[in-house]
Amino acid sequence: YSHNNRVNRWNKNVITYNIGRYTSDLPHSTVDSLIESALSVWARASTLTFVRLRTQRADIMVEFSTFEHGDAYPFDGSKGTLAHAFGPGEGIGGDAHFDDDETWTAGSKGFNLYLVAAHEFGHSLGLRHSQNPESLMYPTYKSSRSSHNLLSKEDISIINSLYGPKNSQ
Ligand SMILES: CC(C)C[C@H](CC(=O)NO)C(=O)N[C@H]1Cc2cn(c3ccccc23)CCCCCCNC1=O
Ligand SMILES: [Zn+2]
Ligand SMILES: [Zn+2]
Repeated sequence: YSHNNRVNRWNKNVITYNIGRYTSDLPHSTVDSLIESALSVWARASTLTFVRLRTQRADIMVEFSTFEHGDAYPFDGSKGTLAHAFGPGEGIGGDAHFDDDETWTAGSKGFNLYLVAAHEFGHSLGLRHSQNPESLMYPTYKSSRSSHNLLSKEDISIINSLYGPKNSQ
């Protein structure tokens, strides 16, 4: 669920992210590359670039946590809600939280972190849920999404409406 903010887009094209608490389901290096891949889904379809910070607070703080974790949206244990993210804005704006009571994987068992993160980062950039089951921003997890073209035409038109079409390189 994207907890909406007043602003609906970032007013810059270089967006920073920082991975705080990790899950113990996967090696840190695997989490790092799945998060980077999930962000590059949106980078490829927009004018946005993502820069990883390691020490300072970033626009998008990524963390794994369980139940009550410091915002008004406690997680619910295994299954149920898998993750949530906040729309663009200061502080908690843009942040993406993943329920560590899920089993996070890089493959088809448990819940695929790349697929879920790509959905959450859509919210971090200002997208809301879609009614189209083919869209990445559909509110229910689908393990069958093909990992090489995750975004529907609708997802792409919405990211373009927010940040302008991919500048022709
Ligand atoms: C899109 C996804 C990556 C993020 C969304 C949340 C979201 O929109 N974050 O931005 C999510 O977790 N959706 C639930 C929705 C949901 C499905 N069920 C639920 C049972 C209880 C509570 C929620 C659910 C039925 C049982 C299956 C439970 C496991 C899968 N869960 C889901 O698909
Ligand atoms: Zn969502
Ligand atoms: Zn949270």
